[in-house]
Amino acid sequence: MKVIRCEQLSKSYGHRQALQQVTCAIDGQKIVGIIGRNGAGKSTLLHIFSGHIKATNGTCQLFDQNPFNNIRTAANTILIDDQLSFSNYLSLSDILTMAADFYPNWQNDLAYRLLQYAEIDLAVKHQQLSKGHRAIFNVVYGLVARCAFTILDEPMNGMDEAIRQDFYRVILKEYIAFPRTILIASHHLQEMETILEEILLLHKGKIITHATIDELREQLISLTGPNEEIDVLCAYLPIYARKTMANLSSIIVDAYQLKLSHEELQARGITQTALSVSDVCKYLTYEEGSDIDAIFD
Ligand SMILES: Nc1ncnc2c1ncn2[C@@H]1O[C@H](COP(=O)(O)OP(=O)(O)OP(=O)(O)O)[C@@H](O)[C@H]1O
Repeated sequence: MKVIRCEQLSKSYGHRQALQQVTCAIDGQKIVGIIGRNGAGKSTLLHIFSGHIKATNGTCQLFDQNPFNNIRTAANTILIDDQLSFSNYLSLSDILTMAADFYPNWQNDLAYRLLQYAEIDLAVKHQQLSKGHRAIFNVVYGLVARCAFTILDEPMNGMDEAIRQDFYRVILKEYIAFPRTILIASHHLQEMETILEEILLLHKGKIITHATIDELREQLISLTGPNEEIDVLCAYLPIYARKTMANLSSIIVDAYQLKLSHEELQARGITQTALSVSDVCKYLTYEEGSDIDAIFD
């Protein structure tokens, strides 16, 4: 099933280019992480996907239609972010009742059970909730609506660590109960990696990579060994980062371009270490001079 397709998508805010010629496709029911550093363009891309804003150039198709101001795609889409707001005349319980009339797949019992678990008082107004409770309410709202295209933009912001762990499980369980396409933009990649199938990595408005979690995990590798041996590798391999301490250096390289076997590396006194998916994303968006320690040197 084609869900989202975009080609040569660009978005400018005045002179600021938030997205530059983004081409990507997401098909089928899966949970995809939208990852990137601050200002990478994640929210902008998600707002274009949801039809809330219009691209400056390029095309975007959601379920084969342009989502911008499109009532048909909007009926199958929900975007949850920290800007979500409701009338101050409504209690949380009123909001749930109204949503049940609006979303055909709405799961009211589940909403009540999850909010009770989080000890959220349904008599209060949305604006009266603490930051963490508001985030919980929003995620619950976004999940129990069971829209075919569900977008969660920084859904866990403000939640404490224990409840974040709970809600990653909630997302996964809800996905299993009612498979759909879920996009999650987050800076907490390490904690949510286990529920993701794919990652779309953005950097400065461009897509750096779109790959499965397993492909990403294998993409980069860390090598540590004597300076002179590492220098030899640096001469022919693109290096993502290098740290030297006394006569030992560590480098991050593309695992697919490293033509040496484990035994050959060992013979040169070089050890290899796998990286976490989160570290791979960090190094793929690493830039020369972006070492915080350099500020203090
Ligand atoms: N309404 C706006 N007006 C002007 N510039 C904007 C607007 N929204 C976003 N931008 C700019 O577009 C760029 C991308 O912003 P965006 O919010 O999409 O990034 P992000 O990856 O979601 O960032 P973060 O992780 O910090 O939330 C940034 O440079 C931002 O300043």
